[in-house]
Amino acid sequence: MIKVGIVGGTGYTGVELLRILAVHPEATVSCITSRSEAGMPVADMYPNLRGHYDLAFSEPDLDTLAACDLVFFATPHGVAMRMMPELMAAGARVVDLSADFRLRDLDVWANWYGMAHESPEWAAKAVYGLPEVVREEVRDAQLVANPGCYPTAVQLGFLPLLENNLVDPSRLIADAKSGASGAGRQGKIGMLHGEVGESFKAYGASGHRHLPEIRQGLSNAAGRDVGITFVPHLVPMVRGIEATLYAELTNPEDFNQLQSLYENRFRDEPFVDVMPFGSHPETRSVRGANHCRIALHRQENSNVVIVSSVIDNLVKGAAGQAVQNMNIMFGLKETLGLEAPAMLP
Ligand SMILES: NC(=O)C1=CN([C@@H]2O[C@H](COP(=O)(O)OP(=O)(O)OC[C@H]3O[C@@H](n4cnc5c(N)ncnc54)[C@H](OP(=O)(O)O)[C@@H]3O)[C@@H](O)[C@H]2O)C=CC1
Ligand SMILES: CC(=O)N[C@@H](CCC(=O)OP(=O)(O)O)C(=O)O
Repeated sequence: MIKVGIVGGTGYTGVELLRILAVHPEATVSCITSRSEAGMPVADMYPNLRGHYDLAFSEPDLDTLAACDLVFFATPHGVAMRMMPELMAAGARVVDLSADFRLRDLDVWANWYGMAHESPEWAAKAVYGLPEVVREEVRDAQLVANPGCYPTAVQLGFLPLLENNLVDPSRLIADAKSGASGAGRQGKIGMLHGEVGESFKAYGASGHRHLPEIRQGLSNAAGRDVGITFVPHLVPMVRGIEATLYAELTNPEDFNQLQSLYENRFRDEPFVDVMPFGSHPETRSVRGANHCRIALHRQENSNVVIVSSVIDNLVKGAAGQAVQNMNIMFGLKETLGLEAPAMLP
């Protein structure tokens, strides 16, 4: 049994980790932290977990966390990087759901996150854990930076085009929409039902912190710098991300092989489903599941490939992908605890 610790257990990604791990056959949660709810039984706060956990939230304690086989950080940016040097020195293995270790260039990181990085040594050693790209590196990693939600949907959708050098890499577009759970559980006026319901807006159009993360991943895939316009939107639903992606084919004849290219690229990927050409994947088809569904489109007389990519931001975009990474790190079957299909409706 893998002994798991979770730092930041009262947030949406923390409780999603608890939900997934409650039925994981090879992992048991031995410690879950919250400073504001220390002493409160987990099942009192989250009745969906009654009967699954006897644990109570506790204050974060380095020795207790270091005694775990794996620690998930489900904390806001800036928390994991401060605890990492000591935790790593104690030999712990970590999957960090925050953005602390996602970017290679720490000046870029400091610009977007508004603070200096406090653990450059571990930022250099962390593996950016998108399993569909770096599965082998994740296996031996001590520290995995779990990808962001939008970056997961966007990278999986674009990967085959860029890896095969089929599109103009300087003019990519990602038009992405997220449900409100993407903003976490802290009270913010902009996230009240009265503000989000019956409304739909773009935000961060002049720059969003996921832009450098997406650019980094896609540039690695293309083998050169890419140019991308990324605009996120907030939609009146709780879970889910849909990313509509646009790229111009260098050779229009390549259209004929795109569907089989995508199918072959993801054939052995348990969590990426390439739907028939012209399908419109729905966020509800991945709700609660660790899947990314992708479909390709072409409009008449156009060289533009349109890719629609959907994930659940809390699962493949966060806690599910984190458990997928844990499975890989511990040599378990990658799908363990993650087999459940989506909830419909
Ligand atoms: N929501 C989403 O869809 C996604 C979120 N993420 C990332 O995952 C991380 C967690 O997100 P989410 O669950 O939404 O966040 P929430 O804001 O909902 O929860 C944050 C958790 O962290 C704890 N926490 C806050 N500050 C500290 C601190 N200084 N030390 C220790 N614990 C702290 C909080 O508990 P307490 O204050 O009581 O200690 C709480 O349990 C974030 O970095 C987020 O960007 C990644 C992908 C998707
Ligand atoms: C709807 C909403 O607000 N979404 C969040 C992104 C989700 C998130 O938490 O970002 P990470 O994946 O980097 O952790 C945002 O735009 O900041």
